Amino acid sequence: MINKLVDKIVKTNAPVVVGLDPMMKYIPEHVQKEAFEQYGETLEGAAEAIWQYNKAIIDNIYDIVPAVKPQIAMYEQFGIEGLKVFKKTVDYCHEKDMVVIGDVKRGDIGSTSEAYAVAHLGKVKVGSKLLTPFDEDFATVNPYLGSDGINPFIKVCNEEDKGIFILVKTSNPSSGEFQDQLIDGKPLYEHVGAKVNEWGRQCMGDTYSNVGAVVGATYPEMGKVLRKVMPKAYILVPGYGAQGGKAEDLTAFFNPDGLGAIVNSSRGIIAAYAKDEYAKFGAKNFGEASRQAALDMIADINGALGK
Ligand SMILES: O=C(O)c1cc(=O)[nH]c(=O)n1[C@@H]1O[C@H](COP(=O)(O)O)[C@@H](O)[C@H]1O
Repeated sequence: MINKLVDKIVKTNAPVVVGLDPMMKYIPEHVQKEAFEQYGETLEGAAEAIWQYNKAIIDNIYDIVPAVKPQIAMYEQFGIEGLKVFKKTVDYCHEKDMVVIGDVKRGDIGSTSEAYAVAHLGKVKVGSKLLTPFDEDFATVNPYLGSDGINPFIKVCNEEDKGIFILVKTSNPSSGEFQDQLIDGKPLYEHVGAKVNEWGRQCMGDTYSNVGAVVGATYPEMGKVLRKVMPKAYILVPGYGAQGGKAEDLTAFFNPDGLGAIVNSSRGIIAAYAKDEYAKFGAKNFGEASRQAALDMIADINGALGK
């Protein structure tokens, strides 16, 4: 799947992923109102609002952006109805030929990780049949449990041509509490990066591995080191925009081939209409505002990369 992702990034000339994190407070009033008129102020109503919001955004970006990253928590908070819309979103993005990174941050003991891997990337056995549950192309994975938690994902990735992004150095302010702890003179995130490099060899695409890494845009110095520690890993870089990451900080995450990283923005794109910069679109045209914000982000990053 990394081959498809790289191919789409090259074709669109956009090392960018749009995070589909549909928080209710960002869904325009008129979308919420229509959904509630139909389904009431219920979990179904919330799910319908999320669906209409996502669909308009996807329709406006699918031809300029290679990938989306739906964050499952934003759906899960609405229970089963939310999860149904998560799946509907994954399927709709596939119809539009977008790569889908399921931001599910899973990882557990081996047998449990196997079930997570099957749920999000693989097929589940039901009687004599093999059925496809969520069907994302990539999933984000937490490495805290070590190889036992990762190996089942690698197995499914190899069977199904899928991929994972392993948390290495996260973008949040307290990520250093554990991740920066020195072990044998090196921070923990470097040890994890070295393991990502090792795990990645078991799951190679043509140039890059199907085992990628997550490194926050908010820590560019660490990104520079990690880029060298795991040269074949694609780096998913969240933290641009709303969390303060700037385009000029992002060059450290790319390889000399101009590839190797894909930068995420969620709120910065999906809630663009609420920003002064894009206010001229108005809440009714939130999808068009998202398209413009995505175009601006692509130009900003390509500008910093000298492309
Ligand atoms: O795995 C992630 O995507 C992730 C890792 C990380 O270190 N930091 C981080 O912000 N994320 C996710 O990236 C998205 C960032 O959203 P915005 O800050 O709105 O662009 C959210 O879905 C986070 O859950």
